[in-house]
Amino acid sequence: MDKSSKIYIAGHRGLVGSAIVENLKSKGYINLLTRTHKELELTNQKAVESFFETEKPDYVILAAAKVGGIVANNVYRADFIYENMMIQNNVIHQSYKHNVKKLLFLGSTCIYPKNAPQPMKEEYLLTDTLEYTNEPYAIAKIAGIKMCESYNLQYGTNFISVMPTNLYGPNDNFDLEKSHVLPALIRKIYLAKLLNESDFDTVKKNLGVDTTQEAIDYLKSFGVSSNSVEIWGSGKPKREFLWSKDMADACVFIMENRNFSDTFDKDQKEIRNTHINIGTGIDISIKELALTIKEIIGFEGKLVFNTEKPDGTMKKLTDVTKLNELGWKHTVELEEGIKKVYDWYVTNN
Ligand SMILES: NC(=O)C1=CN([C@@H]2O[C@H](COP(=O)(O)OP(=O)(O)OC[C@H]3O[C@@H](n4cnc5c(N)ncnc54)[C@H](OP(=O)(O)O)[C@@H]3O)[C@@H](O)[C@H]2O)C=CC1
Ligand SMILES: C[C@H]1O[C@H](OP(=O)(O)OP(=O)(O)OC[C@H]2O[C@@H](n3cnc4c(=O)[nH]c(N)nc43)[C@H](O)[C@@H]2O)[C@@H](O)[C@@H](O)C1=O
Repeated sequence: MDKSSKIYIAGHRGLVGSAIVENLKSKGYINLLTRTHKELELTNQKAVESFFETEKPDYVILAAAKVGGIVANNVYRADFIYENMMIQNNVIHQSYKHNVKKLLFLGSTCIYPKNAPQPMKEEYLLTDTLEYTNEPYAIAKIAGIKMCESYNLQYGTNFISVMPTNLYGPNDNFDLEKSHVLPALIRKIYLAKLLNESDFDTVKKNLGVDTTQEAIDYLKSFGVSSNSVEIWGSGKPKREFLWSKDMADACVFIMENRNFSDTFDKDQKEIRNTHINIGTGIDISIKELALTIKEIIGFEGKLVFNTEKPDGTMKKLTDVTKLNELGWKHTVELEEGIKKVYDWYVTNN
């Protein structure tokens, strides 16, 4: 990529997209193309076609998707499969039609089987049954990988897929129902601490409600009170977390250094599993995560585990050998990242 190449970052206001824009700017890329969801509905085939026809980007980073935590994935199953398939079909196909030089597709490590051997290597894709709670989302992401591979093989495009582990950082979604575990626990534990300190004005402002009773009732429905916080599931599942700015750096590194033709052996007859895992290779249980967040925030109440809520996959640790061998490694460890994102959250809410 030249510094003046026209690079379209789809989803530039999201957790990952915003970090990618910042990373590209810091490296001197000056011709970044962005559209908000309101300006360009990526599920709309005609709108996406007309955008590519007019703008003709040189490179595309596809960080727009319907994204959410375990409960959102499990409840809004149709939306997750439909919107993700439509977004990626439209963007990948128009990138082919308009001669985009390279595209980066962002998948997720939930593409791997529920009981995959650990750590999970790229070649474990499609070897067994998926985790039920996010099966529709995972199927959409698998279709995206296969779409990139198929266009590359049939049409000679240069579309690369990366499979990130669970991500966190500034501009994340902190919704108590729909978000991922790390932002949800930061917000729940922070609000419990404020309740404990009787700082009701900050609680009301955070929740956008008028009365203290409304705030208390609302938080109670999520198991948050002045002396306890509900954690979904048993606390036993393990997750691996990557700082969003490290994720962005890995994406730009791959855009700068990797082509589809580097991802398979020339003598290979059946070309598959060309995607690349992105993670730290380190995981932690949800209980340990909650205790770390509690310690950082300084909340002294109890953690209550609600086993009526799903655990999801018990373990999904990525094997990052491929990525490390390319010369990239994460830089921000979890505790440091939690402190940064907690500071960001308090400053911005
Ligand atoms: N967060 C995580 O832990 C993980 C994320 N990923 C993947 O990384 C990528 C980025 O995720 P993340 O940054 O967390 O997601 P976010 O939800 O933070 O951001 C998604 C972005 O996509 C845009 N968007 C969503 N739907 C549409 C649509 N129909 N048309 C146009 N724009 C749309 C949103 O635009 P707007 O802001 O304007 O509404 C938003 O900017 C996704 O592919 C996701 O699947 C993979 C593994 C883990
Ligand atoms: C990135 C990944 O994200 C999703 O998968 P997930 O890793 O299971 O997602 P999660 O972050 O929501 O939960 C992780 C664990 O944490 C537990 N947990 C405790 N307490 C809260 C809580 O308060 N909120 C949430 N969300 N989870 C909680 C929760 O019960 C689970 O055991 C995929 O659907 C898919 O989108 C995907 O690819």
